[in-house]
Amino acid sequence: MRALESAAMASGAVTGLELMERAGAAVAGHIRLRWPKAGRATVLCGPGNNGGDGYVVARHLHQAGWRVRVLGMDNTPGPDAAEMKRRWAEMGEIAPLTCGVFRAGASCDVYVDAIFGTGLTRAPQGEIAKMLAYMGGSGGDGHFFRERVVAVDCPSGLCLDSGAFLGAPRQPGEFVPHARMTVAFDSPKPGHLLERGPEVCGELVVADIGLRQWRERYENGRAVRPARTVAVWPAHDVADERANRSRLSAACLAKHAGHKFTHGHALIVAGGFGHGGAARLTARAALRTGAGLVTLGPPKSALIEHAGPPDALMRRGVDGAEGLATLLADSRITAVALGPGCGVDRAGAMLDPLLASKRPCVLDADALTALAARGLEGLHEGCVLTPHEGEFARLFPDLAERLAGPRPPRMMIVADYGRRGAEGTPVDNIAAQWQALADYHRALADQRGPLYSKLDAARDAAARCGAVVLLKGPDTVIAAPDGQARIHSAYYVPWLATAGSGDVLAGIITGLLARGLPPLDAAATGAFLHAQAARRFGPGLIADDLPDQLPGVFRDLGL
Ligand SMILES: NC(=O)C1=CN([C@@H]2O[C@H](COP(=O)(O)OP(=O)(O)OC[C@H]3O[C@@H](n4cnc5c(N)ncnc54)[C@H](OP(=O)(O)O)[C@@H]3O)[C@@H](O)[C@H]2O)[C@@H](O)CC1
Ligand SMILES: [K+]
Repeated sequence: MRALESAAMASGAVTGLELMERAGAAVAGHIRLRWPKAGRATVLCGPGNNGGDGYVVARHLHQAGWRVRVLGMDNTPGPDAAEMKRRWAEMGEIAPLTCGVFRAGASCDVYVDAIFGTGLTRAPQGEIAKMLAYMGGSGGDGHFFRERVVAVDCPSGLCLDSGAFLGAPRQPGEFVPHARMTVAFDSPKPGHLLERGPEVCGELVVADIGLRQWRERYENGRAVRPARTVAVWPAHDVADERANRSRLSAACLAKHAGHKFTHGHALIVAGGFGHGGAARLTARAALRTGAGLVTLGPPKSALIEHAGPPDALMRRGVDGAEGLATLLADSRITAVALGPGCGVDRAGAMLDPLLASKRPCVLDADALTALAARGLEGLHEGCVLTPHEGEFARLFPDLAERLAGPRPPRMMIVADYGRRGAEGTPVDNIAAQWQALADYHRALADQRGPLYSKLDAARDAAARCGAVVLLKGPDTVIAAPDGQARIHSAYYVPWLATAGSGDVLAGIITGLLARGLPPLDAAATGAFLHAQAARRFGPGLIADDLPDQLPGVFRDLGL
């Protein structure tokens, strides 16, 4: 974002002051759209340019007839924010930005949070921290504020690189501000989509402040993009159905010509008798994704389990590593899924022949558990690993640890009144426990931004193992070994979290790989199609419903 702003300003086409005016005007405009009747607003302005936007919002609301109260800081902001502050000061007062002053004010229709935006460097402290916690519900009024807070760029304290709050535990529970609406500028940032971002931002509005032509220049030239923001654009891509449509139509157009082998042959390795359901879901999804042929490969002894529909599915017994190696000698098999319902031992035995074949493949579920035990050797650029959080922690324990941040100590207070004070008694234990708790809180308070993010973790994992890593969750991150990454947010499709949903995702990606999509595109487009299928079905979804939604999803995309 900073690089875009600098490029725009260096071109002479726009000044920082104009960008700030557009940003503040956009926020005020969105407030007036949702609260058409002029009411009462409190605007909280921080020390930097986010605060500068706040002074612009105050001015615009005042001019529209709102009764506006501004709380600001007694500091010398940068020139643009200083000018906006001066312009506001000609219209109204600026009260000190403290929790006491904030609480003393009359209740308002809207509270504009313009304290910190992208420039947050450390955990909020003192009065500001108290005020943010109060807005987050520490005073018992959390719901009141959730309905009324409008955040400028983000709720203050949110790290826009990671979606975590600086100074708060990474899991929900602490009092952090939640907005009803967040107005971001130009593009969503990773922190709007990751971790707590979607939960605390409320409705996310991305306002156009006239930077598009500079963004587009960056989109096609990876080399000139600053490394830490690379993910933003592909993330935006994935959120953008048009981008997916063009990618998919390229793949699907091939359907107009050729025979079934032109569209690839996917092999889904299945597990022993009684465990075939997961692999059948995977196979069905690969078929619906348009792979020309799909073969399900259980051990011969379990073939009978798969006698039912779909009839389009081929079955072939695959016994052990040799069985797989023999089958993969057929070069017409263009992609393989290993893991769903496979059993850890069987998946472990299959890993070597599969990786040696260099076939594009999806490694999921039991294959990931086997991989964690075996080691990452032999993975290649055609592999897509699809771990959930727990599997990721088994594969990359150090990255998962870093992502989790400071962990609260386990507290176990032992009351032993009889021996209290004697050496080595639980009294020492209590003191040590309190010390551990104090250390934990200090570690949180000392946090510096940007925090290590899910995006960083997926990228580091992909670079380390040399394969595409799709780290599942409501915020799915897909990263390739060369650093390209995409974010797919399915926060608004909570019913996707259901048994077997991951098996279907593995099948969709395998189908796309079989059809020849590069692994990163197959994984990212797969995540998108998976969520679209769930969105189309709605609540009440079970994994079996997902593959049958795919034709409708393709139709909706105009394919
Ligand atoms: N650039 C543009 O063209 C446009 C930018 N726009 C807007 O600018 C925003 C970014 O502005 P920004 O870079 O000034 O950062 P911002 O979020 O206001 O905060 C930084 C200030 O807070 C301070 N600070 C940090 N942490 C702190 C803490 N814990 N406790 C206390 N202080 C702390 C930090 O000081 P320092 O770290 O140097 O001590 C610095 O003074 C962006 O989100 C968008 O709203 C729009 O107008 C569109 C055009
Ligand atoms: K803010």
